[in-house]
Amino acid sequence: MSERNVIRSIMVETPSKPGNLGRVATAIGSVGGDIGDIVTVQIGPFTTMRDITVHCENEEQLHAVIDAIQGLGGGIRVRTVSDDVLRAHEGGKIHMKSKMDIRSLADLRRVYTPGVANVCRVIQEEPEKARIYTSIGNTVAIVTDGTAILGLGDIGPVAGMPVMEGKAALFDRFAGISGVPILLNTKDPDEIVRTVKTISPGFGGILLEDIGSPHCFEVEDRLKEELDIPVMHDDQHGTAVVTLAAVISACRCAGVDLKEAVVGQVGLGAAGLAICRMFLAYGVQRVHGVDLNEDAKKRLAAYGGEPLDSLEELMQTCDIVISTTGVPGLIKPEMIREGQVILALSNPKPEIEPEDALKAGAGFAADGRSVNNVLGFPGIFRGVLNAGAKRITHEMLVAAAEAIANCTRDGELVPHPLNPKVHREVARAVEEVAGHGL
Ligand SMILES: NC(=O)c1ccc[n+]([C@@H]2O[C@H](COP(=O)([O-])OP(=O)(O)OC[C@H]3O[C@@H](n4cnc5c(N)ncnc54)[C@H](O)[C@@H]3O)[C@@H](O)[C@H]2O)c1
Ligand SMILES: O=C(O)C[C@H](O)C(=O)O
Ligand SMILES: [Mg+2]
Repeated sequence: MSERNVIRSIMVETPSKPGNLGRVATAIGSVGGDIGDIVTVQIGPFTTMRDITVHCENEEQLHAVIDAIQGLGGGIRVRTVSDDVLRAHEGGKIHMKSKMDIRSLADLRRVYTPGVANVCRVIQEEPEKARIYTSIGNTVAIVTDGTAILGLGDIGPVAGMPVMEGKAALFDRFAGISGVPILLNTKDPDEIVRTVKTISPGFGGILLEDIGSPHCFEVEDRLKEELDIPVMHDDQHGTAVVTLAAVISACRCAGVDLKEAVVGQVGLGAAGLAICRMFLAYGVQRVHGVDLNEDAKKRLAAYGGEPLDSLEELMQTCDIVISTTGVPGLIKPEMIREGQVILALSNPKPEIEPEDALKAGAGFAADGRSVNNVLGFPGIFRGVLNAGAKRITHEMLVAAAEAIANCTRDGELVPHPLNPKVHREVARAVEEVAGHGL
């Protein structure tokens, strides 16, 4: 099924007689609308109100759905149309909460003054006890400068906040970690590094998110060097881990030796270059790449990859093609070779829809909704925080990728992110490798 990014709640009033809901459903389906949840809001003696969630491919289809319902007549009416996703974001998605109940004066004295002063002294005397007596060891800063928010580009840190809150929600849900969004009003690498270092005492780790290339490379390298807590740029290494996992699964399924396969990367920015580096370090012999930017191609060459001149040449040459350009529809069906693995990972829209790639002959195809770094970053940080590790190493990332691949069912490329096992297994694998290094 093609992508349905327009999701709306349509409040429909019908006369309270059997058969009317069926007529509404048929009208929606007749113009291609896809029905999600149906909630009956009110049943009266004469009329019934239902909130129907409808998924559409575009705004035109949404208008056609509304017209089709209105056109039914016989007292059937559209009352309101609202944007469910926008509504779900009202007030934001996250909230800092106290773990302690404060009901009595004794509680107050324990949580706050004067009791808290002694805890401060304990930490002053033995700073490592902050790991025991504060939340620092379980808190990760989610830092962005807003320069590469998904594939939307440089839209600024405040417009990127819904993504950062989303990452915080995922940290909580999948790893029990408190993620705190930090929005930086600067794109200057020196200032980013200085600011992150200045706030770092309050955090057990730093997740860099949606920071554009090439400055993301310098920012991450310097922070890793200068801080003694784990730092990871999610769009680089979280993505590389999940991509490697998907490709391991595809190769297992097809009985192909990954190290002998020819890999092609379209877009050599934050995600793309890290994916190439991951494959090269994993032992893949031939890794090609294309980018509009010559410097990006030079960076690939410096890591041992082979830049090519055009997308067409890459599509002709490679068995496995991964794209992270942020350009929807860049890969045309006629470019696909029979049996190719196509991972079109740009969000919110891929370079080619997986079903179009499969129709055009791809052996395996997926987009950035399923092959997504949500499968990696929560468990990776859980693992390093559990181990008290100061760095995230290549060996830990490979262990995470293999753990994800081992949780994948036959015939699929990656596990479902709602499967709690995958986050547990990633954390376990990373903690084990981290433990060896301590
Ligand atoms: N699925 C996931 O988990 C995941 C993770 C990270 C990033 N992404 C997606 O990848 C995309 C890129 O993210 P990023 O952080 O690497 O951004 P980025 O800006 O660092 O990199 C994008 C690169 O693509 C290149 N590019 C643009 N148009 C091109 C074209 N027509 N042909 C070749 N190269 C082209 C740019 O020159 C740049 O080097 C975004 O859409 C993002 O949503 C997905
Ligand atoms: O946020 C996502 O869905 C994945 C990734 O971090 C991206 O930037 O696209
Ligand atoms: Mg991102």
